[in-house]
Amino acid sequence: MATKLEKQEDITAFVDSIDTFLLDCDGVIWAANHVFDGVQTVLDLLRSKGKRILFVTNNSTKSRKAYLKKFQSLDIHASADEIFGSSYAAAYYIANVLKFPKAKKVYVIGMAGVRDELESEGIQYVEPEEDSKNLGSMDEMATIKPDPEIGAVLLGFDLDINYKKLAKAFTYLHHNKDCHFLATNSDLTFPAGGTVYPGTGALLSALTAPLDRDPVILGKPHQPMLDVIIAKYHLDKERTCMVGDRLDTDIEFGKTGGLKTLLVMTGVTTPASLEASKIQPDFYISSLGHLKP
Ligand SMILES: O=C(O)[C@H](O)[C@H](O)COP(=O)(O)O
Ligand SMILES: [Mg+2]
Repeated sequence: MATKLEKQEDITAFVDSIDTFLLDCDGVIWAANHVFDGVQTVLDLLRSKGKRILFVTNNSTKSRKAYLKKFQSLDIHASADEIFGSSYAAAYYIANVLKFPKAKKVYVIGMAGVRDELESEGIQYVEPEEDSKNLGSMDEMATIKPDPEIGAVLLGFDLDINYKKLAKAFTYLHHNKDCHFLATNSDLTFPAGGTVYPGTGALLSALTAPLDRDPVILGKPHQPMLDVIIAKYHLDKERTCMVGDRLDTDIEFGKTGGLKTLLVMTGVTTPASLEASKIQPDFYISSLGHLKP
């Protein structure tokens, strides 16, 4: 069972035992553009005690550059190389692991974050405005055909997801087993406005349900992102803590990776879902704003 961090001496002892905090964003730092109470103060306090802070988010809607702007606009101190998003993880994987051929294109269901990161890795993708042309009826939909130019389908969060995009992605994957099937993350819910909405995993299920194949998922709880972070910063896993609001992504990510784990209750996990879950963090706390050493 997880230990609740409540008493001042327990919080201080916990903070003293950690050198690096990997912080999830949605549900930990903010919900949309609302920063949770006390977060800026705690981050400044942790930095003043010499702690390293890295932001590790499954939210693919922004590139690292766009996240940096968001942090600045919300008065949260951050630098570009402290930000690891699933859009960057996906672009990095396509470029460096798949060694994606220059002549091929990625078919993207997703937002600017994914496209910007693909661009920074020199990967070609299908422009979104090419998508909906002449697809107003089912007869026109039947003009969607397999396309040998498409070497991968990448799905991330997309506010403008629609049947036409799904039909294209499905067609490329269904008819060409060599076309890579990738997703930035698989969170089933997305926290905002004090409640949750369908997340990227919910959108992904519209493809996985009719297809007989599974995607490679780049974000938490999958380990490639952690491998990159550990290698880049030479982190001591024993003194690194993953802080998140979600058990099946953040906490699972930290536990699989051999890190300490801290759950906050400002996102998708409720006291009842924590009690019912097989995945238990080492510690939990009501909010990051309460982690004042
Ligand atoms: O559906 C999603 O993509 C996720 O709910 C969301 O964006 C996760 O972001 P994180 O909590 O990892 O910052
Ligand atoms: Mg979260």
